[in-house]
Amino acid sequence: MSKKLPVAVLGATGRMGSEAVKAVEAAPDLELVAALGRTGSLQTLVSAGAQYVVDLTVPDSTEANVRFAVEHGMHAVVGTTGWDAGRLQRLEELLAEHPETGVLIAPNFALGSVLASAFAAKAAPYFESVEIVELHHPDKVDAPSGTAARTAELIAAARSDAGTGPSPDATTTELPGARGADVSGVRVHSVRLRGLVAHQEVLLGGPGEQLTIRHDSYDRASFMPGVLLGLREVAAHPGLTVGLDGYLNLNA
Ligand SMILES: NC(=O)C1=CN([C@@H]2O[C@H](COP(=O)(O)OP(=O)(O)OC[C@H]3O[C@@H](n4cnc5c(N)ncnc54)[C@H](O)[C@@H]3O)[C@@H](O)[C@H]2O)C=CC1
Ligand SMILES: O=C(O)C1=N[C@H](C(=O)O)C[C@H](O)C1
Repeated sequence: MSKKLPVAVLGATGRMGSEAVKAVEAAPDLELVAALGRTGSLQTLVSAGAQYVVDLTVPDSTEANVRFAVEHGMHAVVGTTGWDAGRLQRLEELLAEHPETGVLIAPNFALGSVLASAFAAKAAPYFESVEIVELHHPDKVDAPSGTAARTAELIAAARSDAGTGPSPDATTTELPGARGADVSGVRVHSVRLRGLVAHQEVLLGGPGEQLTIRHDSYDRASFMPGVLLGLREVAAHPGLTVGLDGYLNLNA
């Protein structure tokens, strides 16, 4: 059997990180060499011989974590949110100095979610109106979700390419926030509710009809096949990949 891939998990005591630790430990081709919580030193990654890093931490720390990994020649699979255009630009510049290193920024590791976002982008040019409702557990620190932001961007790009106009909206009087956040021209509404894990609906409306594309993660186990796929693929994709769809052949 070929050598196991040496993997470190950052955010290892968190909701996602603890699942990822179990998934890596259970994978026959991966070896967990480090599992760091908030207080662990990143130097541990070097001394442990990690060549692959999974980042499941917080928006405030993810950029520094990934920068450390890339500067030390480690591939990174990143599920943490907060990767805005400025951060992605800085990461691309860093990766240009490390052309053999791969980084996957995956707003959502669940295969069903990746497919739902792709289906929504495919459908979006055919409908007058489109809005997104994302629903999550109330311990989530960011809104809107990274998945919703990414879905909105894919939808906006598809509508722009097709020459579709903006969604109609006659609102002139609004309590701030009532119409949600504007992400690239797409309205995104965030619900935080005890009992939920991670859910999203894309609502597409045309004269006399509605198409709803909904995805539900009921358990964080739903994200683990994507984390493992990311680890197995990231070295074969040097540079920056945004979205697990970059490793899937969705147009076949
Ligand atoms: N891409 C995907 O499929 C998914 C992404 N997420 C994202 O992953 C991130 C983590 O989510 P949860 O696990 O629910 O949050 P969480 O709050 O349960 O876990 C975050 C963990 O990171 C730790 N931490 C904070 N700073 C750190 C640092 N500098 N180094 C190492 N660890 C540090 C915290 O102590 C905490 O244990 C969020 O941004 C969330 O949106 C969550 C679920 C799925
Ligand atoms: O915080 C979460 O839980 C999740 N975060 C990611 C996001 O913001 O899209 C992925 C998933 O929705 C769960």
